[in-house]
Amino acid sequence: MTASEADAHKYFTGNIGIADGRIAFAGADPQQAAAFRARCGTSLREIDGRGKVAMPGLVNLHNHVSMSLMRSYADDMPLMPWLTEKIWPFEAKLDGEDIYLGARLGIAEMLLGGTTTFVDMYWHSDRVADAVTETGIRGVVCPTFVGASYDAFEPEALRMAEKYASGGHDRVQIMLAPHAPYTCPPETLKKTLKIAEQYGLGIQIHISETLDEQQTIREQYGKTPVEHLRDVGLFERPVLAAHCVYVNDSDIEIMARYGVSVAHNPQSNMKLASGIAPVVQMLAAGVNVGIGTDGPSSNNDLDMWEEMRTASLLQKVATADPCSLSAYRTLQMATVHGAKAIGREGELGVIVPGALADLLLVDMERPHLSPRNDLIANLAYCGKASDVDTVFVGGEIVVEGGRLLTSDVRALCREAGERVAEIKQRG
Ligand SMILES: CSC[C@H]1O[C@@H](n2cnc3c(O)ncnc32)[C@H](O)[C@@H]1O
Ligand SMILES: [Zn+2]
Repeated sequence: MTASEADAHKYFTGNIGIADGRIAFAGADPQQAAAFRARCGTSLREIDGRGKVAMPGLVNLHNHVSMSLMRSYADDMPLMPWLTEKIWPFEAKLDGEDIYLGARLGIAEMLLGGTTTFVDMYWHSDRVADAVTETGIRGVVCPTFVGASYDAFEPEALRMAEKYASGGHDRVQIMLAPHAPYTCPPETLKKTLKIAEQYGLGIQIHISETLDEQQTIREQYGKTPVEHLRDVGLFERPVLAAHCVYVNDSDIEIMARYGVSVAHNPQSNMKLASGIAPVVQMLAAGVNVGIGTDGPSSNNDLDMWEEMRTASLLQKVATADPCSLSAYRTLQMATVHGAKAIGREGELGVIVPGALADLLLVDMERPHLSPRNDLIANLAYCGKASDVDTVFVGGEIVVEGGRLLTSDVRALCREAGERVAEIKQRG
């Protein structure tokens, strides 16, 4: 047994009991399990993990899920031309119903692949929240704005905070999402902060994604994006920063000091040729770094297994060190670190008594997962979305035998194809 496999037994076990949406026991011996059975009666669900491995649900830490409608719509371009020439003109034609459909499609893809929580940033966040509620996934939904759209954002943010920040919607969590320092002037960031303080909300924002952004912010404010946002006061709230590709040692020190979490999106950064984030340095400095896919138009899928493997391999190449970003650390980033970034440490991303029962059963009886010399390495380096057999969110089964129980996937695919054809005809 390798060191990583020994550690992994804290998190991965086939012997799990669920009661009231939470883990009742994990890895209990037969006597303990019998005691729980007697105490919980029929409300106890026991998982038969024979031939499978249970692991915590994956946390996709940065997404624009409704951009599933723009999958393979604009490719092989750098970020700014991609946004301004292709994506923003297409998005200008979308209404709430389109965004709801795109969200249901993207969520279907995520659930089937074992993502149980995702953090989103998109227009019509109320419709994304509806899709979360109906499909059974857990979502951090973020009212958002770019520049002048702040005026529409404020009432939406207040409405969403009133509805979802006061409890009673256990699978929908709210954060506020100014798009980026290059699209959101300081006055609007400060107003966003006030709302975040009023409702106790975190903030999600793109930071330092490209070299262009670095230069733009340097010209405008004479600072790095991280310094600029610190000076605006943004880091007084819990912040989830997407990307952080161009951060220097001092930026990293600032992020660590203020407890800024980072969503690392390696495939999107590679596809847009944005660059390679210094993940190893950020982790070494104590920055909490999780993993996201970014939107399905810059990735072009929502597969966290691919993202984990890419994250690990890319850091090995970037640092010329095969020891950097081990299999175990990579799995932690996609689970534990993601949970911490959204303020749910200990509750999500782990299989321990008392945690929410968001977990997967992975079918290990597959050629590419055999033999099991190292379970953790098999999961991080060989696992695929299609290996996910069963998915629980809050103790409810949403995927069983590789089939999504909460949506008609074929109908969803058909509807998305038809809708996109119709959107393209719109003036
Ligand atoms: C204000 S809603 C979100 C906004 O972000 C755009 N977007 C998608 N991917 C990226 C990215 O990698 N960097 C910056 N902005 C991105 C999306 O199209 C929406 O307009
Ligand atoms: Zn993004």
